[in-house]
Order: sequence, then structure tokens, then C-alpha cells
Amino acid sequence: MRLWPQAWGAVGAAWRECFPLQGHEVARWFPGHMAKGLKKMQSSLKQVDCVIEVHDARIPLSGRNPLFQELLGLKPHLLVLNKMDLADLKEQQRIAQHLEGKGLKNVIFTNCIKDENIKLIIPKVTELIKCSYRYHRAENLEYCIMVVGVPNVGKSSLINSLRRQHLRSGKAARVGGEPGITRAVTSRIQVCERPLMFLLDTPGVLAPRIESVETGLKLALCGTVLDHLVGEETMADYLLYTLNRHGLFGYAQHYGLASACDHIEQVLKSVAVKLGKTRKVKVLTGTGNVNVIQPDYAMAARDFLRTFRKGLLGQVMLDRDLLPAC
Ligand SMILES: Nc1nc2c(ncn2[C@@H]2O[C@H](COP(=O)(O)OP(=O)(O)OP(=O)(O)O)[C@@H](O)[C@H]2O)c(=O)[nH]1
Repeated sequence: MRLWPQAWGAVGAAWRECFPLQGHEVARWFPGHMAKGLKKMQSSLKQVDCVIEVHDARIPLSGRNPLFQELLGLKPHLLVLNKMDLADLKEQQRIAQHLEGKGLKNVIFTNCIKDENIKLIIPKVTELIKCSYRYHRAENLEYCIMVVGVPNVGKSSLINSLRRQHLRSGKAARVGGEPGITRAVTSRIQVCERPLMFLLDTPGVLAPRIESVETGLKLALCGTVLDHLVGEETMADYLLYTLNRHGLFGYAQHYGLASACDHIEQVLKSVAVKLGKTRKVKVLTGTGNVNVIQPDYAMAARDFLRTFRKGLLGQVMLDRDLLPAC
């Protein structure tokens, strides 16, 4: 018998007020290629004029790697909040103000799939570099930019999108739906002719210690940590908790539930039935082992997460609670 202690007491009218985080571990995922990548980023910094940090627009206030600031902080910095198509940006102004209060004045929201706002990037980067040159050294004829960020936020997609927009060229950087596609700092990739601009793609690097369990869960929902390290069913439950708190009940219709519900087992059961994903398990009864058909909860959790990540369950702002009250 499967137990879902997180959801106990949640069936019925009220949504859970908080997600019990005790008992969950923040996944520590800092494999060798990340440590190596970070060192290489530092050593490549001499040739870099500006750092573009890409992060997920659904978590604009959490989950960034503080090491980027520490190690690469001397260069002009642009924060690109990508995947804006998946984010609820009703509070975009407040988010920008909050970030500005934290010293992040240069922020652009983008969608690299549809090339939205991509054309704002090169002029902004050029302006930032020119401002820094005034104080440091003579103007250069070509610029080199380093693209950094946690895994799977769209760094390589950004490079490809810039090339489409400015060079009308095809793909130069490998893109993938899983974290950890780019494994090493790449050689320079041209993205613009005028001004002549090159980018260095880098492997996604998570903070060696993620600030809290909840931040870890948000990063995991956004696909920056391999799912099995956190547990797909825990993530599915956190997703359900989030969708309900945000009033995003589209999952009920999507999976044919009679109504929205805060009980993950019930939701996953409906998902499994809808997908036809059931499996036989042996159950010991008084008369011996009996085959019982059970929903495949793991497959259902995987589908629930995948559907959310495609944006089919609505746009979400996972950091809503971190914004200061108006
Ligand atoms: N919906 C949406 N998906 C995007 C966007 N940008 C990138 N993606 C998708 O996000 C996934 C990761 O993109 P990548 O460009 O490989 O991300 P990365 O940061 O280079 O990943 P690592 O190599 O793991 O560091 C891919 O499936 C992309 O298609 C966007 O603006 N919106």
C-alpha cells in the first residue's frame, strides 16, 4: 500500500497552506563537469567583456548560483530571464523593481523558442561594455561574451536564437530538454556581425549547496536538476500544491478529474487511467498471491511534470511568495 503523507488531510475544500519540507533532502548535484566548467569559466574570463547570466523566468528571485557573482562579478552583467512563455509575468514590474533593489539593474525577459526580445540583448550588452570601457580600457573591435547559468535554462538556445536573429544562421550550440547537455566551455561562437560579437557557451552550474529545500523543489520543477535525484512523485506533489495555491486548476480538465483536488494519489490515479498506464502487482492475501491492477504512479508523475513543463497547465510564478507585499 502506497502512502502519501504529504497530502494527508488535504482532501476536501481547503488547499494546503504549506508543503511539508521535512524529510526531503535538497538534491546536491554538483558533478565533476560543473566544478571543471566553473574553473574554466574563471580562466577564460580574461577574454570576456560581459557576462550574460540566463535564468528561468518562473523563478526570477531564487535558485541563481551565487558563485557566478563571486567568481565572475567584475565584468558587466546582464540577467536574461528566459522561458517567459512559461512564466506568469503579471507582476513583471514588481519583479524587476525587486531585482533592481538587489543590484540587478539590467534584466531582459526572453523566449528563445519564439525569439521574443532577443533583439534587445546585443544593444544592451554593447551599451554595458562601452560604459565599462570608459573606466577601464580602450574600445575593442570585437566583443566576447560568456553565457552562464544553472542547467537547462536555455543558454544554448539563447546562442542559437541570437544567431538566427543577427546572422540568419542555423544552430551552433546543442540544445536538450534534460539538464547537463553542455558539458564544457565551448570555443567562441559568432552571434553578430555588427558589432562583431562572439559568445562562449558554458555548462550549467548549480550552487554546490542549494539555499533551501523549497528552492531545490522549484529548481527541480523547472528541470534544472535530474528528476530522479529529487523523486518524480515528490515533485508531482509539490507541483500539485503549487498549482492549487495559484488557482491553476487546468490540470483537472486536462486529466479528466471531476474537480481540482489536493490529494496527489487521487490526481496521479486519474492521470494514469487517462493515459492507460496501469500495471499488475502481486498482493499477498489470505488465499495467497493475487494479481491486482494498479495505476502506474511513476509514469503518471512523469507525465504530470512533462505536461506542466510544456506550459499546458498554465503559466506560473513559482517565486510569487518571495515578492514583498505591495
Ligand atoms: N518554453 C521554452 N523552452 C525553452 C526556451 N528556451 C529554451 N527552451 C528549452 O529548454 C531546454 C533547455 O535548453 P538548452 O538551451 O539546452 O539549455 P542550457 O541552459 O544550455 O542547458 P545545459 O546544457 O543543461 O546547461 C530545451 O528543451 C529548450 O528547447 C524558452 O524560451 N521557452
